[in-house]
This record gives sequence, C-alpha cells and structure tokens, in this order.
Amino acid sequence: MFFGGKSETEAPAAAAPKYTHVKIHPQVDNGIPPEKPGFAGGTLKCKCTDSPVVVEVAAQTAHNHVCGCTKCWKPEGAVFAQIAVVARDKVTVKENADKLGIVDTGAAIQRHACRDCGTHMVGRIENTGHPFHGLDFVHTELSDRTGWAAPTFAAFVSSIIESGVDPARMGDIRGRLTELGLTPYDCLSPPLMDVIATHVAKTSGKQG
Ligand SMILES: N[C@@H](CCC(=O)N[C@@H](CSCO)C(=O)NCC(=O)O)C(=O)O
Ligand SMILES: [Zn+2]
Ligand SMILES: [Zn+2]
Repeated sequence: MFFGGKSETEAPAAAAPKYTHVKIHPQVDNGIPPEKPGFAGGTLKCKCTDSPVVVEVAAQTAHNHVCGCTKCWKPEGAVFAQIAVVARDKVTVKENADKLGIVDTGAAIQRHACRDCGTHMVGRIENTGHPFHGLDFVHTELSDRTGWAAPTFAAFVSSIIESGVDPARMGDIRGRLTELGLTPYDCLSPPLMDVIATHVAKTSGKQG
C-alpha cells in the first residue's frame, strides 16, 4: 500500500444502484429470484378468481427474459413482460381450455389468452419453418412456485416507446436494466439472434 491508498488486494466497493426508482416488472424490481437446480416445472394459472385457466409446464424453462415488445403480455402497470421458452410437448392445458382464444392469428407466436382476464397462457409457433418452432412461450410468474429459470437479458427495449413510454426515459430504463444484470438489446440476445441467422442460412443453403 502506498501513502494510505487502497491495498492491491482490496476489492473496489460496488457502485450503489442509481436507478432503483425505475420499475421494470414485479418479478425483477426487488431483485431477481434465483433458479433452483433440478427444478422441473409447475402449473401456470390465469388471473380469474373463478374457473381459472390452468396450464402445466412439465420442465424447467430456458432463455427467460424481459421483453419490451407490444405483443407480449404484461401484468398491470409493468413496462416489460417476462417471458421464457419450453419445449411444446411439455405444455398441457389442464383446466378451462375453453376460455382460451388466440390474440392475433397473423402473428408468428400465436398467443393463447384467457378471454375473461386477458392473461396470455401459452404462445405457440405453428409455422414449422420458424427458427423457434417446437418452443412455446410462457410467463412463469403465473406459477406460485419458485425456482424457474431467471431472466438474463432484456429484449426489444426500444419497443416500449411503441407502447407509449416517453423516449426521454430510455436512459434511466436502460440504466436500471443494466444494474439488474439484464443487458438491454433492441432485438433478442446475441445467442438467440445467432440461432435465427443460422436457421435462415441453413434454409438458404449458405450454411451446411
Ligand atoms: N417492435 C415490435 C417488435 C415485436 C417483436 O418482433 N417481438 C418479438 C419478441 S416476442 C418475445 O421475445 C417476436 O419474436 N415477435 C413475434 C410475434 O410476436 O409473433 C413490437 O413491439 O410490436
Ligand atoms: Zn382468466
Ligand atoms: Zn415480446
């Protein structure tokens, strides 16, 4: 140590979070709950108090993220959705399937929502040529279990402006996402964009 400075082995103090006033989504605003090793799924329930739609997800999810796009379902007041994927053969509607309807039949991800409360229960891709065909999109916050895959990035961040968020807030919002360890992207994460590009290149014959 020289002249009362820091010792070479002393870790620098972590910077205090600056953007805790910025709300993203209830599942991440107060710290992200850790996933549990060996966690094998659970049931998702819509918000209806009477005859809720119940969906079984019989596996851990992957690629969980917060999404700012206009299409993903967000809980009341949230700026972002939280959404993950799981193999479609692990997803079964167990109760009140008759309450489900497709939000937009023209979208790549067909979001099956409860007609009574509006909650999106399963997003399914029917196009077999889509890079993510075989994966369903689910909101694991609809489960009362803990241990689901934690979100690891923020997708379609600029799209929140399309939902009415003031563009002047984007610096603070990206700052909060970064603070939470949810790196902000204006599309999907680099590994997922690579999956999409590889699929496109294989389809066009540019990759073997
Ligand atoms: N700016 C648009 C973007 C919508 C968008 O492309 N969303 C993505 C991500 S959803 C889950 O991460 C997507 O793949 N959409 C396909 C679909 O929704 O069918 C907007 O905000 O609307
Ligand atoms: Zn409902
Ligand atoms: Zn989305």
